Formats: sequence, C-alpha cells, structure tokens
Amino acid sequence: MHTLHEIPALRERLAAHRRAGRTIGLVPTMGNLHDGHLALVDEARRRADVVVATIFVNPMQFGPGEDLDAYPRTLAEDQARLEAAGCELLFAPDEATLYPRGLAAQTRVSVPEVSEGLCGGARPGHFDGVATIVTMLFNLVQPDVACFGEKDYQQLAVIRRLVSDLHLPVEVVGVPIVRAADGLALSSRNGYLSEAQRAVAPRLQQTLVELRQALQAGEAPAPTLAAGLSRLREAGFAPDYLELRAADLGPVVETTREAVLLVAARLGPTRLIDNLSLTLPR
Ligand SMILES: Nc1ncnc2c1ncn2[C@@H]1O[C@H](COP(=O)(O)OP(=O)(O)OP(=O)(O)O)[C@@H](O)[C@H]1O
Ligand SMILES: CC(C)(CO)[C@@H](O)C(=O)[O-]
Ligand code: BAL
Repeated sequence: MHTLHEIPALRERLAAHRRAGRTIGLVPTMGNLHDGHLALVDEARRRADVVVATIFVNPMQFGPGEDLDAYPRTLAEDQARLEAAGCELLFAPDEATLYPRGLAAQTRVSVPEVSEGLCGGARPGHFDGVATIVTMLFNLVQPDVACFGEKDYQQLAVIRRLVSDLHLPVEVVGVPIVRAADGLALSSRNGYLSEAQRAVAPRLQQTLVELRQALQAGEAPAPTLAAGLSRLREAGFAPDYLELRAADLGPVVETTREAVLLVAARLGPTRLIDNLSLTLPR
C-alpha cells in the first residue's frame, strides 16, 4: 500500500489507475481504524478495482469545545490494518494541504433540510464541515463508488443529497453498522470510555431494540420515546436526542412504514450515536 500526503502525488497515481481502466472505490475516514472501517474497505473492494482510503481529522466539522485535539491519531497502526485489508492507496493529508487559505477563507458546501436537527442540531455547522470535506475528497479522488457507514445515518443522508443535488458522478454505498459482541456500535470514540462506562454503553443499542419492539407492537411513538429517554438517563446517559423519523429522515406521518430510531447520548464526556431501522405497523 502506498501512503501519500500530497495532492499531486495522489493525482498522478490515480491517473495511472484510470488509464489502465481500473475503477476506484473511496473510503473516507478520520483514522483510528476498527472493524467498522474495515467493513467499508471490504465493500469498496467488492465494488471497485482499486481501494483508496483517506485519513483526515477534519477540523471544519468539529465545534468549539469538541474533541478535535483529543481525537486519536494512530497512523502506523491504521496503515498496517489497511494494508492487511487490501487497500492500495492511503491519502493522509495535513490541514494546510487541504485548507491552504485556512478554515475561515475556505469555500463551504451546505446541504439544507437533511442537515438540520439530530446531530446537525446538537453540533451546529458539523454537516457543512462534512459536506465540504467529502466534496473535496470526491474531487481529489474522483471515485466511481464511495462507502460510508450506516452508523452515521444522518451523515449518509447528507452525502446522498449532496451527490444528488450537485449531480456528482459517484455511487454512494451505505454499509451496515458493525457492533461489538455486546451490541455497542464500534466507534473510535469508544476508546474514551472508562471500564465502568464501557459496561453501561451497550444500553444505548438495547434501548433502541426495546423501543423498536414496543413501536412494532403498536405503541404510540411519543410516550414510547419519552420512556426510552428516561431509561437512558437512569442508565447514566445524557441524551442529545432520541427520535423516530421516516427512513429518509422526514417526519413520521400516518402512511410512514419504513422508519428509523436515532439516538445520540453522552456518557461522561464521550458522545455516542446509534440507530435502528424498523417497519411500523399499519
Ligand atoms: N461501527 C461501524 N460500522 C460501520 N461503519 C462505521 C462504524 N463506525 C464508523 N463507521 C464509518 O466509518 C467512516 C469513518 O468514520 P469515523 O472515522 O468517524 O469513525 P468512527 O469510529 O465512527 O469515529 P467517531 O467516533 O469519530 O464517530 C464513516 O463512514 C462511518 O460511518
Ligand atoms: C466522512 C468523514 C471522513 C468526513 O470527515 C467523517 O465525517 C467520518 O469519519 O465519518
Ligand atoms: N463519525 C463522524 C465524524 C464526527 O463525529 O465528526
């Protein structure tokens, strides 16, 4: 696997692959890779000839007081994992390479509606940062296909809308959430949890499973979600939100069948997210 830090070297290598008629699959990440990221690499390998991963802890998507500085940076371990997973190219630029004029002067991409509420409500400006960097990575790599995790459900919806609105020639593929044996969705931020918090963390997914059962049994959403919030607080979480939305993140209406439960909650300083799809009864 080749690790590249500069844009001209990336363009040169990608041009050679394109001249040879190879398709390109992109896996954007912030590094500190785990089996969830490797599932994206596997999917990209199935769908394209050459897999390009990127590692960049994007400052534009972090708000003041968030964990930009603390975010784990583990390049050597990540390179070994990507190489073993069959990734051909790793692009790991630094901030000055991607934002040479600095963040304040940077052109931004904003995706209305789908960026609002949920994580967009709790983290103002976050999805502008995500949409901007993903647009930039799409322009730099020009992939045929790009893989993103369904764990970041709203992010995936934002990226799908961005690709649709700007007519970008890339196929966006969502990859199912990879979980630990006890159900906790894998996340780099799980590494922030103390042993005691790690023991509590699976309650997040368990609560979603319980709520899904109740909703599918025909219980009304509002009191069911209120009971879920109480259960999370009793377990020690400080929830940012717990919501039931239509699968496209629109509001649930009388005719909605395909829906999704979405949650973000803090355990101490660590912010965890999760979601669970469900079919609502008639
Ligand atoms: N458990 C998982 N299953 C499937 N995809 C995942 C999982 N965790 C992360 N991803 C996906 O990997 C890509 C890179 O995500 P990122 O580097 O932010 O990882 P992360 O572990 O989710 O980190 P964070 O703790 O910052 O949310 C995203 O598309 C994300 O949805
Ligand atoms: C898509 C992404 C790599 C953009 O920085 C990031 O939001 C992530 O890791 O999910
Ligand atoms: N996994 C999405 C990146 C972020 O939390 O900033």
